[in-house]
Amino acid sequence: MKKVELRAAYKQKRNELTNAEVAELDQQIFRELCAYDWSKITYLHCYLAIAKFKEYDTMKFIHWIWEHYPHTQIVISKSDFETHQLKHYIFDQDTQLVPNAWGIPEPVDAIEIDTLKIEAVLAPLLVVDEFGNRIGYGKGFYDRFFASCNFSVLRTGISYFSPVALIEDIGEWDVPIELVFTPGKTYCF
Ligand SMILES: Nc1nc2c(c(=O)[nH]1)N(C=O)[C@@H](CNc1ccc(C(=O)N[C@@H](CCC(=O)O)C(=O)O)cc1)CN2
Ligand SMILES: Nc1ncnc2c1ncn2[C@@H]1O[C@H](COP(=O)(O)OP(=O)(O)OP(=O)(O)O)[C@@H](O)[C@H]1O
Repeated sequence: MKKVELRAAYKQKRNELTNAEVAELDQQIFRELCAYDWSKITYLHCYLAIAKFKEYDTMKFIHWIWEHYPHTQIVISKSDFETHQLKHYIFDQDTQLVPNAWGIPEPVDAIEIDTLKIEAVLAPLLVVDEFGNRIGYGKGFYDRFFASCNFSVLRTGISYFSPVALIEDIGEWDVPIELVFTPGKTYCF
């Protein structure tokens, strides 16, 4: 299938999940995230969920990282919807968050950090294919972000759904992810 069809289908699938299903799937994803060995990562970039889109909420996992990997710094972003670029900031227990116009929580008065310092990224996505190609909301924020990262960055993502066989219309700008955490299973591409 093509990106537009998959984007529409998986937005709908996610919207149709009941609160009870989301609660169960969230627990399973959390278990997968906690089973991964993050010990070598000092700067871990995490998205913060857009609640109205029913994205997996990373906040419980971020608190878990603060507790279990105290040397790890969580990095979050502010989005520029004119250039479709992200700027990155340290997120700690004192950081104040305010939702932007698209409902994405963003830091206030945080310390900006260089993209090249980021060692691992946990990206939002709707679905991936069996090659790790991801579908997001179609503005290319994460493709631009990955293109500007250190070559050794670990690209991961979270999805409520198993990978589809193939996204037919991959662009030359698309940067695949290496790992996806899904309920009950972590896929490595
Ligand atoms: N939590 C989170 N942060 C993220 C992303 C994401 O997918 N999730 N992005 C990943 O790249 C970027 C933001 N991308 C976005 C792209 C479009 C819309 C949006 O609201 N689009 C339409 C409505 C679409 C719909 O209703 O389904 C709009 O502009 O009205 C929001 C965020 C950067 N930060
Ligand atoms: N590195 C880049 N430089 C310039 N333009 C880019 C780059 N990466 C992506 N784009 C543009 O952004 C758009 C991204 O479309 P695509 O459908 O791949 O987005 P997506 O991966 O679903 O979105 P997101 O990354 O925001 O979740 C394309 O039109 C593409 O031309």
